[in-house]
Amino acid sequence: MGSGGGQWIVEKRSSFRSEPLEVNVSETGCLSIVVLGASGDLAKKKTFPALFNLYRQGFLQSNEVHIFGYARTKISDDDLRNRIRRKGSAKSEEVSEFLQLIKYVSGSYDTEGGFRMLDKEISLHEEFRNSTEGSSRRLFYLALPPSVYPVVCRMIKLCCMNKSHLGGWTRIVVEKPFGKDLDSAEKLSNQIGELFEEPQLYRIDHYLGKELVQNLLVLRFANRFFLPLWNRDNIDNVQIVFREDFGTEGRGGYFDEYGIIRDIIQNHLLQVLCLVAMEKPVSLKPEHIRDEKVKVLQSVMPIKDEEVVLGQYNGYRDDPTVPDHSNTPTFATVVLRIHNERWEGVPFILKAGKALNSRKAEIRIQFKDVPGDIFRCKNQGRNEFVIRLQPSEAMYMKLTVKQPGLEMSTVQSELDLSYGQRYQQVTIPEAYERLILDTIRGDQQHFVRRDELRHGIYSHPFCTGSTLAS
Ligand SMILES: NC(=O)C1=CN([C@@H]2O[C@H](COP(=O)(O)OP(=O)(O)OC[C@H]3O[C@@H](n4cnc5c(N)ncnc54)[C@H](OP(=O)(O)O)[C@@H]3O)[C@@H](O)[C@H]2O)C=CC1
Ligand SMILES: O=C1O[C@H](COP(=O)(O)O)[C@@H](O)[C@H](O)[C@H]1O
Repeated sequence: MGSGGGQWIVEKRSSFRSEPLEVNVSETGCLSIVVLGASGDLAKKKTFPALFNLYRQGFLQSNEVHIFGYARTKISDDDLRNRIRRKGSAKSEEVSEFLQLIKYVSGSYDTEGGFRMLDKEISLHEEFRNSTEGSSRRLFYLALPPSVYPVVCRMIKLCCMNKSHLGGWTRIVVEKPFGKDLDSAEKLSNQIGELFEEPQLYRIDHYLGKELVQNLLVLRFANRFFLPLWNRDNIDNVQIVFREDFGTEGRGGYFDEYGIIRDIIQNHLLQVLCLVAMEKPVSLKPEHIRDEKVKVLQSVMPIKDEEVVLGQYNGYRDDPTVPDHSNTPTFATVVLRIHNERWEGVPFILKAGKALNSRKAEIRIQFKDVPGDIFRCKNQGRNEFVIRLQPSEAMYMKLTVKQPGLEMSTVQSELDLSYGQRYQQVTIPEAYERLILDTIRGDQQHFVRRDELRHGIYSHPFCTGSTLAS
């Protein structure tokens, strides 16, 4: 209930899934998904497999969806299908049916010809589906280097917008990196923002689609026992760690320009930090959640040089796409400090590295020592709550217990919730699968808002301190 003009009015409480932000949006009807940069690495490894998984689970219906690949490379529909086809467990009829939904259009990114052709193909599909009865939905996924985003967005706006006024929509998905520093990010945001409204833009950060990242708000705000502990009185430090056991793998050209801080820390790890540190949002509406994330980012202090460690793995410069004298870091540790009532004095240690000895992403919440240590068990280790994002999703709590037996001695043990054991029948969806579904449903909760991006870059040396001292 709320009061309006002296009168009480009754408002319906919002449902768990947030309402779409655009007006008159359609959730059904003809859907065209366009993957721009269809010949590339991301499209092959992530975008098309995610679309396939959505298809086989029934989220994309063959009687309403059509998928278009667009790029400059001159290949046929079948060439693209063969690139995408992967040997695996999926039933081959399902794969073949899915591949038949894909059409390839070749064209440049900066001239109208290719986009007019693309529009013609999409319109043909819409007419075939008789979409005027309902609406037509056009989703453009930019699996492209950010340098071409502005021109591609201009071409989409000029040539390929949804033409139905009956509740259809046009949405744009853009991949990170959203610029290189504050100026370039703002410039990019302005260029795209002049063409599309914020509710049409989906800045994807695939870490926001990972199961245990999505679980963070539930864990924190639906469990009584975390509420009183989650603060500077009890937590000593928070570590958010990303390790990969492989190097640049053919992406050296891209990576060398950006480095590990821009590739991983400024986006994936910073997003995780926001979810760990934010206050409880008013509701689960995307705007409420993103408002709280922005407040965290605004409270982050400028990073001190002495709290940054950079490194480069041996052999990085052997990659033929990496310049011989590159001083781009492939490893970084950065300490962030949040200047607010909850977190003053608690270091948030963000670590990321490529070509390390294992692949892991986890959040470690380390608690303070128990005051008055009557068991003299301090040396055995602190209480720690670990959320392992990958591989093998798990949460476990390290705690001190009595060593079973006649003696009164203590030992560290674990309360363990390993998803592989606990949820044996459940297949955890891929991050991209979930996020693409959100874009179709119009749910921006797990996407980066423009001001989040700005505050995530502003005043941090993510832009300047990103090369090793030569
Ligand atoms: N690959 C990955 O694992 C991840 C990628 N990303 C992001 O996704 C986006 C796409 O990445 P990825 O697929 O690896 O990139 P690619 O380098 O594979 O590029 C994708 C396609 O874009 C076209 N292209 C490449 N370079 C240029 C250029 N300079 N100008 C115009 N077109 C170009 C090429 O298609 P054609 O020549 O046929 O037109 C290419 O096939 C990037 O923003 C990247 O940062 C994000 C997370 C992970
Ligand atoms: O965005 C990126 O992420 C991948 C790591 O993703 P993950 O889901 O496998 O953890 C990283 O390899 C790549 O360099 C980076 O651009």
